[in-house]
Amino acid sequence: MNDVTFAVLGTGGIGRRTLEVSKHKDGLTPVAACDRHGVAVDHDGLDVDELLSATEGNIASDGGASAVKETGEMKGVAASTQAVSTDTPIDDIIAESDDIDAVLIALPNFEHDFIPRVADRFVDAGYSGVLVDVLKRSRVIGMLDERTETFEESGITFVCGAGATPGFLTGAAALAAQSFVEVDEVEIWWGVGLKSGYEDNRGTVREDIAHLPEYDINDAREMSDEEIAEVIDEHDGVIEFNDMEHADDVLLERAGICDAEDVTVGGILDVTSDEKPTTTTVRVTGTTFDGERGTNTFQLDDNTSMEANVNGPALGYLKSAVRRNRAGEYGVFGPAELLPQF
Ligand SMILES: NC(=O)c1ccc[n+]([C@@H]2O[C@H](COP(=O)([O-])OP(=O)(O)OC[C@H]3O[C@@H](n4cnc5c(N)ncnc54)[C@H](O)[C@@H]3O)[C@@H](O)[C@H]2O)c1
Repeated sequence: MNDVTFAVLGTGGIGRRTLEVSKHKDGLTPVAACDRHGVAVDHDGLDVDELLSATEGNIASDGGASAVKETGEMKGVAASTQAVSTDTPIDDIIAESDDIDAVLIALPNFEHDFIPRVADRFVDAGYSGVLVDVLKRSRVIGMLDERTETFEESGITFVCGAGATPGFLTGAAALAAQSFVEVDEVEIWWGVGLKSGYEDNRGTVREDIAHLPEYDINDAREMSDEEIAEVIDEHDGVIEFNDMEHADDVLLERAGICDAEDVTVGGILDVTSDEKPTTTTVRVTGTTFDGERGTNTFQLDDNTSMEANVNGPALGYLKSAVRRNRAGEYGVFGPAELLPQF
């Protein structure tokens, strides 16, 4: 495959690591990156090391007012010598998008339709290329599906839910399901230890709180940093999530693997330790063609970080999507559709 140029929308806890991981993937050249306040574009390739060191401890994150780590004169990406301050960061990247093969969207999801609306802006500007997101919520997939025809007409290949879960683990479930002719149940159970990484990932932690039964995304968006800290303290820094609205369910259903209602997602987040509180595991239970019932299990090593498990797969799916886009395949794809079919 020829070289792929790509942009990252949102250089918070995830997006900064996207840039870093891309240095280790063949043929990927980051040419644009933005956060809320700044944009960096260089069609010959961004200097990722400079950009990361300029933004170290200085992320324009959505983790709440005082969690926005903005030091010095310039905020976030704008602190890089390659960047400029802007009030219209996404539009600035869209203006350059004729020369960008793929866009990885690592923006927050405090409004369910935010990412679909960002996609609309690319469509309106006549973009034809790849869009990839790492969103979590099941309901957003439907909003993207509604845009399938528009994406097809525009020449856009959109891969949705391409982070860790959904994303990596959805793909693992799709592979594990191949032993079976009938899948009864998919159980996804994740563990994240986020002590030293907590500052960088406040945005994700805030969004996760919206998955607790007592809260929703409006609460998570409006809560003060102190209120978020109180929730974490109430759980002694270790929060267990059950029956999460994670799009693994609808993504496995749209790939024909099982019904969405047969998929459960839960996990444990520990902000007091870098050790994972539990091993991330995918269990797929089904029946083989010759009548045997079994459970295939996929586990992540406890030493692999959340950032590694989001960004490696997200960039891997991005490369698969570019291949499809160049072959003229457009529309909306979930991670399971980029793997062996059921
Ligand atoms: N699928 C998964 O496995 C998985 C795992 C972790 C995180 N995520 C998702 O990744 C997303 C990013 O998480 P994070 O921890 O990096 O969040 P974050 O708050 O640290 O970063 C968000 C970034 O987006 C930028 N941003 C926000 N609004 C913007 C706008 N209007 N224009 C331009 N830039 C804007 C912010 O400045 C920041 O750089 C979240 O939605 C989270 O749910 C998914």
